[in-house]
Amino acid sequence: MPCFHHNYIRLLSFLCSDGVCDFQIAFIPFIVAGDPDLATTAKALKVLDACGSDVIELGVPYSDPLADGPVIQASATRALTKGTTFEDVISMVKDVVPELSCPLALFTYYNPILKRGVANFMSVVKEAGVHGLVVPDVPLEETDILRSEAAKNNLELVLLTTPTTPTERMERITKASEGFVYLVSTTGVTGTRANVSFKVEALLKEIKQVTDKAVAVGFGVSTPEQVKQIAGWGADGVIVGSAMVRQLGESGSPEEGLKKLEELAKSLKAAFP
Ligand SMILES: O=P(O)(O)OC[C@@H](O)[C@@H](O)c1c[nH]c2ccccc12
Repeated sequence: MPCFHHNYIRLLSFLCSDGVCDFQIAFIPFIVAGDPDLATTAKALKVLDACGSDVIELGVPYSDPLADGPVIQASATRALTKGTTFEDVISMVKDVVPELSCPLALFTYYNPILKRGVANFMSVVKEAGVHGLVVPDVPLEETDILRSEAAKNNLELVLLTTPTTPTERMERITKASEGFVYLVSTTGVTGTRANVSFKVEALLKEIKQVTDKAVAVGFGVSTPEQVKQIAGWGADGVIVGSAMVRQLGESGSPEEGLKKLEELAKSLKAAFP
């Protein structure tokens, strides 16, 4: 059964074929770097790791986050207002990665990569101890350079498929995706939703017919009940973003934010089989 593994192996090797897995379904929280500030982000990464995260997705704040709903947009804006730069994020990551037991996937829009040059970006990110990358705004056809430069640095590029992705394209995405396949549960932007679309069950079946890579479901997940439901549908991982970001970034103080983040992470983790 596919599963994620520890950070001394690269992200793809999460799919442990040796059967030595210490859990079945991966808990993958997402937070935005620099909200409320980078020192708190470093603490939050440690909190999430201690709460049993299997991978942490760390977002680089960006001014034009077109796939994001209001919670993550506001979080990125707070981080940018604080003056958080890509370089600051990387140096924080470099410091904190040695203290984490779970791998880190960096989430970024394509523009900051292009700006730095793909090859340079990849080596900087690898240097910092990052294991994988999620870049939501690059169509499959344009991932060639990204994928080859990522591969040179042993970084795994996670690709996304959505409910409106045609089957043939979805197959190509699963072939090219590394680490895991990100199944976006719904059309539209990120943000918590009252219900997870029932279509996810059928989508998971469809994807699993063409790949044995791990499939993680994200978008709209915020409650233990939703985690259980998605796990019951056969997902290999569940990604929770906006709900985490809200706890951490919309609290009265960094300390309170960290406490609320921990409470949510614990309650979600407990819902995993
Ligand atoms: O916030 P949500 O609805 O829980 O969704 C996951 C998510 O936050 C994270 O994976 C993500 C944040 N921004 C994105 C943009 C595109 C795809 C994925 C993302």
